[in-house]
Formats: sequence, C-alpha cells, structure tokens
Amino acid sequence: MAVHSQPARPVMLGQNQYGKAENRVVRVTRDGATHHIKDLNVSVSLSGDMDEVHYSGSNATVLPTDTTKNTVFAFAKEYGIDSAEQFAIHLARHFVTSQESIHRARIRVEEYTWDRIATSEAAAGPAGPDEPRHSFVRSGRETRLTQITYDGSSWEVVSGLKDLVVMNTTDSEFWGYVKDRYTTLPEARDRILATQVSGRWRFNWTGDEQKAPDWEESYEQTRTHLLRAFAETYSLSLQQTLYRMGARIIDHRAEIDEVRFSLPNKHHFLVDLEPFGLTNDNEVYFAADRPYGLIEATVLRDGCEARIPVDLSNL
Ligand SMILES: O=c1[nH]c(=O)c2[nH]c(=O)[nH]c2[nH]1
Repeated sequence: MAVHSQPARPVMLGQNQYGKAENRVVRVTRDGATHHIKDLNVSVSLSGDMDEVHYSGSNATVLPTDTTKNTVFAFAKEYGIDSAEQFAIHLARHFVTSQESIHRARIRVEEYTWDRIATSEAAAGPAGPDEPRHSFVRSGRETRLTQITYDGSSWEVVSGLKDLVVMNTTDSEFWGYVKDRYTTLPEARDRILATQVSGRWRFNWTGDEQKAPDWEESYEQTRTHLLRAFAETYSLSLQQTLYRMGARIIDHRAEIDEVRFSLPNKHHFLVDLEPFGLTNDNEVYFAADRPYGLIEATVLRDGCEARIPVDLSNL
C-alpha cells in the first residue's frame, strides 16, 4: 500500500486582541463642598504585533493587561473624566501612540448615573454656601455607552444606551398585516406600545480635537430627541416608531450619521375579565416578558455607510 506523505497543514493565528475588561472606576471631583461623580466601567482591548506571544510565548511586545488597568485609574486622577467619550479617546490615543507594538485600541465604556440627594429645599436648586453636596442616589436611568476605536490614523466613535424603558398607553395600532393559516393575532386599533431601548449612534468626528462635539450635551440632546419621537409618533407599528426615532436624531444632530436600534416589543395583553362579570376598557393588562417581538434597524444619513454591527450585543 502506497504511503502518501502530506505536508503539515500550516496553522495560522487569526484576529486577536487583549486587554483588561471592566475596570470599575469612580472619579470624585471636589469643587469645595459640592462634589461630582463619574462612575464608569471601562474595558480596554488592544491589538498589534502579537504573533510571537501566541506562537512562541515571547512577551516582548506585550504591555501587561495589569498596566492597562493601572493606566485607566491613573488617567482618571491625572486628567479627570469630562465625559466617557473624552476619557476613552485619551486612553485609546495613549496606548496606540506610546507603544510601537500596539496598532489599534478599542475602549468600551458603560456609564452609570447618580442623582444628587436633596438634603433641603435649597439643595434641589443651586448649592448654597454651606450646603453639603456629597450625597448621591444611583438613578434608575438607562446605562450610557460608548466605544472608541483608534488605529493610529482613523477614529470611530459609537455611543448609545441600553435599558431605557418607555411606554405609550395609547396612540398605537397594529393591523393590516399578512395573515396565513397560523395567524391568530387580533388587529389592534388601540394598544400599549412599550419597549426597552438599546440604541447606538455613530459620530462623524474624524479626530480633530478642535472640532470635537460637546459629548455630554450631544448625549442629552440625542436622548431627548429619541424620547420625544417615541412619545410624539402616532404608531402603526414599532418599526415605524423606530424609524422616526432614528430619523429625528439624524435630522437634529449634525454630528451623528448613523443610528441603530434593537427594540424588544414588550407586549401588554388585555386581560379577559368577562369570567368575573367585568368589562376591560383598556385598563388592565398582563405584561408578558417573553416571547417578545424584536424589531431592529439602522437609520442612516443619506450617502453615509452603515458601520454599526447588526447585532448590538457585539458592541
Ligand atoms: O409593532 C409591531 N410590529 C410587528 O411586526 C408585530 N408583529 C406582531 O405580532 N405584533 C407586532 N407589532
């Protein structure tokens, strides 16, 4: 029997990245008696000349993940945290420009919001001179997100939010849809529309510090437009509402070229109260948690490219 010798099939290293994930950094800024908090969860992911650490175990090009963690905390002290975006841009630039072996940095940030606890009537307004302003309550607000990617020449800034839960108790219909032999859904002329918004928006900023958006202002305005579009759209479907939310952001925020949403349709079913001799005039609902419709789409400025990943859980 002939023996066929096969050349060894080469095994190649593919895409790789490394860094320290979920650095929980809280920065307190003390402005006299008035304190300010930034509460972030920062994940660093670096890539570059990392073949040898995988192939031979040489660590000669590896900046330890422990160092990347230390850098996050040191930067919080040295430069402060004006915004999640600004902080992440600073970190990304540092890793790529300070280490020859690192060619690309991706910094992801989750931000948690804290509200001031009002200790008197005055505390709710501007701080009085002797007013202690150092007590906070973690807000039930959504989680704010940003992801910065820098490869030494081009920047990509994608910000957004998750877990923003909203509901309209009327001005929502759903009818006129395709029906086949499995369709049982009754047409709705007045239903609840509720969702837990996960959204991302991509900035057209190209790296010029002088032309950087006011990141805090941009976030608050974008959130406001999104909420107003949800509230003001008379909805014939969650798809239509999604489009209006994205379009309103693109129309009003020149710094944003692309918006993507992932919207679970949080179904609210009218409860049949007839067995109890009661009518239900759109008053009592069963809030189902699963299964849920899942409506996802990108809304783009005309002529712009879609770059936000289709699956937002990958971002
Ligand atoms: O807004 C909706 N869009 C759908 O595609 C859909 N499908 C469904 O069963 N209910 C709804 N609601």
